Amino acid sequence: MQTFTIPPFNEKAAEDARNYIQTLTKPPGSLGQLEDIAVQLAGITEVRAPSVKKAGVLVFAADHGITEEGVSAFPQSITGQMAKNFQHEGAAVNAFAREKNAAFQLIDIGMVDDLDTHFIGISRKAGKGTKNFRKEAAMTLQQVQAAVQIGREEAAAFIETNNLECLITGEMGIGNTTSSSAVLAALYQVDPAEVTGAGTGLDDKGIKKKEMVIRESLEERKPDPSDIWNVLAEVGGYEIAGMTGAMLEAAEKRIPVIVDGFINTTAALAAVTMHPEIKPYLFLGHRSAEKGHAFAIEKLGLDPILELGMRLGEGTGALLAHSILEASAAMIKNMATFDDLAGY
Ligand SMILES: Cc1cc2ncn([C@H]3O[C@H](COP(=O)(O)O)[C@@H](O)[C@H]3O)c2cc1C
Ligand SMILES: O=C(O)c1cccnc1
Repeated sequence: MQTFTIPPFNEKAAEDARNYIQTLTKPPGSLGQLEDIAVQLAGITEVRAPSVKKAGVLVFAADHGITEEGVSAFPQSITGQMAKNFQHEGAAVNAFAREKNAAFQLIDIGMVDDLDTHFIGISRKAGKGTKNFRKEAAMTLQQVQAAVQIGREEAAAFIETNNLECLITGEMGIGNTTSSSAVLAALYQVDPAEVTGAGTGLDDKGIKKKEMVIRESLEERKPDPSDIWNVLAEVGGYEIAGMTGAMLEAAEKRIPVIVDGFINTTAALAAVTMHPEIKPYLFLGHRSAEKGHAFAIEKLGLDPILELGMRLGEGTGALLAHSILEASAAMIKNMATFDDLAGY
């Protein structure tokens, strides 16, 4: 089992930033959540006014055997097609990344299809799609460990190559909302109905069926709620484990992480379960419209930065929220203090 050494959040640097913000030329507290973000960034980076400009999105793509049970509004083959779309930089996350000058990388961590070798993207399969967890464990423990390790290594390389100051993980994998709901239901011992939603667009009948598939699978698989590795092996996904490893790696390097929607938050909860010390390194980019996200957000205990009715994944909501982190950093770096004002 991999262990990560996450350095302690620097409370003193955070306190210093909190006090400094009090001296800025505005009514105390008037920039709301932006002030809290700036304080958190100082504690993460140990710098009062850090730059977070250089952001990057690392998208992990993988397939899910559970799609055989008819739990997604889209067929499994869309994962591979969308991977090619990412390679041609035509997906929503690419459109936003280009606009914001953010770095982008795609990792095939467990797709059935292969990437096109002529374009961006790295092939590092820990398997060729998970097994159908209604019938057998999604992955072996070794495969989960491999996926976490791949996430860790690829995040380290991505951060270093692009000198990143902020990491966003994203995912693509038809069926991965079913896997995420199953992970949450298993980990927190709740009925799947509490954490299961429409995903890409199931109707009410489809959602009921999805809940039933998860319920029956959990009765069959019996993941051990006290063992996150076992939960991930039984009902998780390669891209979920990859994102978990990537988030933990960023925290090891004192790089802030912006968590995206439902699947991403599930990966973040897996990371927090493994290493609770990661928590202060995480920001929650947005509140997804996916039903189970409210439950996951409550478990994570973070305030979403944006609420735009989005339910896409890919890292899109987190990437948009990065602009708010930049605004927080600009506030503490560029604003005058009341002392400055006295000298004008
Ligand atoms: C064209 C397309 C692009 C996407 N980009 C992200 N997702 C999102 O939808 C999938 C999860 O939903 P479900 O569990 O219902 O299959 C994931 O791939 C997620 O990233 C997409 C889905 C589709 C169809
Ligand atoms: O919130 C998400 O990340 C999400 C929701 C539905 C489908 N895909 C992703």
